[in-house]
Amino acid sequence: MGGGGRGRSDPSDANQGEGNSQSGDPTWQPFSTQNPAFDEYYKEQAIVSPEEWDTFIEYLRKPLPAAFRINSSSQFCMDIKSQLENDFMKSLQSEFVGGDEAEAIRPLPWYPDNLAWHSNFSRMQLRKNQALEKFHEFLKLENEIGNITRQEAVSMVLANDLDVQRCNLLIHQTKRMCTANVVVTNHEAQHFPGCRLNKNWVGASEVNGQSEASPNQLLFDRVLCDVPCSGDGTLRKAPDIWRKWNSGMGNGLHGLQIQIALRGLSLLKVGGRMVYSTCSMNPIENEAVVAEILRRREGFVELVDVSMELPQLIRRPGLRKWKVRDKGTWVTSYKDAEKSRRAAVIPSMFPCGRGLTDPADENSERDDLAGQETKPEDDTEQLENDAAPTTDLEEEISNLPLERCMRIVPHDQNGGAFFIAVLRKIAPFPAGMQKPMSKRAKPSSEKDELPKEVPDKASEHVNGLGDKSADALNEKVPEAASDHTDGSEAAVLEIDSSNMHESGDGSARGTGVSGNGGTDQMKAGGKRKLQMQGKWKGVDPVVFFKDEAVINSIKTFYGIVESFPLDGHLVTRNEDTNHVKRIYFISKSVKELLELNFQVGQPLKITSIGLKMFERQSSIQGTSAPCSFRISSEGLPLLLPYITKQILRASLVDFKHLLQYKSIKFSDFVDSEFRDKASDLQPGCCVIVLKSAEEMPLSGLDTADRIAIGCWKGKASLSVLVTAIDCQELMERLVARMETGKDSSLQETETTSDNAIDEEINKVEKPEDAKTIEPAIEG
Ligand SMILES: C[S@@+](CC[C@H](N)C(=O)[O-])C[C@H]1O[C@@H](n2cnc3c(N)ncnc32)[C@H](O)[C@@H]1O
Repeated sequence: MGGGGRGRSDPSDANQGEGNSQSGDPTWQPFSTQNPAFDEYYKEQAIVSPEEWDTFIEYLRKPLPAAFRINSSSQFCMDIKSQLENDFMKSLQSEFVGGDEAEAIRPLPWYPDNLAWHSNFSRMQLRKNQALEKFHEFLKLENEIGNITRQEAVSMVLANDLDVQRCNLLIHQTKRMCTANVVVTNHEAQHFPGCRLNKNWVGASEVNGQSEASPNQLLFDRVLCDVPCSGDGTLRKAPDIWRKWNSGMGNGLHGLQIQIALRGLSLLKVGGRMVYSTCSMNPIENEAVVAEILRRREGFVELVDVSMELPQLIRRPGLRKWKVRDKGTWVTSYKDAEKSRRAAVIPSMFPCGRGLTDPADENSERDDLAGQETKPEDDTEQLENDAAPTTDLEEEISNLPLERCMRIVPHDQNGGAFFIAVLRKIAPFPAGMQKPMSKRAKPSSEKDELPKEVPDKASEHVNGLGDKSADALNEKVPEAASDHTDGSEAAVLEIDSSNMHESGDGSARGTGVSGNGGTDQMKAGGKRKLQMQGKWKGVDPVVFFKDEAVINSIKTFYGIVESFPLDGHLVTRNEDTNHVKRIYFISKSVKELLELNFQVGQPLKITSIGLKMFERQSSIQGTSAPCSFRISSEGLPLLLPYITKQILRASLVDFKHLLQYKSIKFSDFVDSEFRDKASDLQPGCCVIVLKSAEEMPLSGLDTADRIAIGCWKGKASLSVLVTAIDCQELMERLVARMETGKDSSLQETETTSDNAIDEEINKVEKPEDAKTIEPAIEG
């Protein structure tokens, strides 16, 4: 139904891709969802059987249904699941004419605990069909709050990213998890720093006489290489790829994909697993890459058979034979490639990975490819046998167990296409294999593999590559940062406001220059800025926050119990402790990583670390409070069980009024005991917890009981320190719990005087800007 009227929604209505609708523009032309080169390529590669071809193409042309995942760390996880199971599943069914699909929405069978959902409505249908409005509003709000993540069903995974904006997105997503155990970095994955300590180094903990071993190398238990790819598995949500697609896109990325995968394996612990994944269907970006890394790391790495895992996820085995398309012709073997094309078509693209006759040449080609020392190949004899060029086009078949890879195509479960291989490191790599490729050496993907005729148009749409160089991306950071210097909570740019340039008064940006400076002064400011930024352009270095006076004032003010490890776990971006605006809490393992990073000269470009826990109260009135740091909304869930002062329980009616009106005079609270306790709090930040059925001690709060908000205690009133949207969400959840009778105490505490107090409260002046979390603090 794409059109906007009320009516039942049939997925087959929207047979043009997502984004493929008119939206009132008379000049608009639908995207073509055809590309003869695409058809020819994939028919020949036989990624689906000939009988399946029509279904495959039919699904590729349909818009992608919306899928989303419930954030298991959300305090409302169970409420949301129950709303989906008991409310939306039924109400949406009456709006749905399903074609092949029986259900309007359903939990993904392969994902645990009904936490991931598939809807049979495309994003366009959700936007346009009024009957779906309630569900659409629900998805939008819960996504914004962070209770759900709208995501393609096949991509529920995390990684480092070269693109700063993608890093921002990662930070936004991970922030919702409220964990102190996350670091986001911004590196070319193929050059990701190893952070290896000199063998003779004596760890800090040993110097301190502690027995704990410090890590002396950055190695991971699990690595995910979700690599840049041609992205033709996302055709359903990005139909413009139909027009841009050509076989050179995959060929051009093959070399970089190998480099990234090899680097990932170097950073993996022995026994650890690495997932190599793409959202492309192309064997050159998939099986050919996996085959090459197995050849290069033979004896050190194995391909894991995961065919028994997630049995409800419909998938098909990886291919063992495929062909290479170059300049409009099929090449079945490297030796058949035209001589002039041997820079663009390389041996690793073919199933057997064989080069020409001379093993020395072969090895030098491979060295170039990944810039790493290679294991000597043991196929000399075979290579010599292959010396004579063949005239007939013999098919190459890989002898590697590539059927252990998994390929998902769109009609498997009405989703996108994806490729996954799981690799296990079985032995440590010799020293030569550990090094990342030298940055000075021209990457092989530029030097060797990128076919010259790959049109600009093609590289534009390479998933995650585009035409952005690292420097170009880095240049954008300060610009984005300046958008969010006001402390607002616009989440997507969190990285920019909080992690870049914690340089106190902002003058380093040249924004606060006054007096006799003019242009020269600004230039000088600019210079100073570069010096202050440390080695990574646009990102201030992370430093441990060790100011004992400040830490003690925080501990004392909030009565934080000693068992909560603040000491040594706090970091900032500003060495000048007087101007620190935000203090982040880091977990033990992140702390170890950071210590290692310092030991090895800070090679990591860290764009986000840990959990924002404290923020300097910036308003003038705020500085008169005994503690100049408030607890951030993100940090509150973690800290809550450890706070013993400045914390009060409010009845439902008072809690609701706070959410509703944002600022309440003490005299207007319904509960007289709460009124007295609130006015007795010290001025400054405080925490208000909703009273629950069982009056547990605050230190015993569990996740389900953590309905708490940060507030500001002023002279005569309490004001919330929560965004308007979070207030709205909390209100709605509380109302829903009351309606379903899930929490009986909520109904009991509701008083008959509610209407009366509402009238009273309406007289209270409401804060002007409900969007900001800076409170309307009175003096
Ligand atoms: C398929 S996407 C990964 C998406 C990721 N799993 C997520 O959920 O955000 C590939 C990503 O690789 C990034 N990229 C491109 N070239 C890179 C490189 N050389 N090193 C690291 N990341 C790179 C792109 O910016 C893009 O976000």
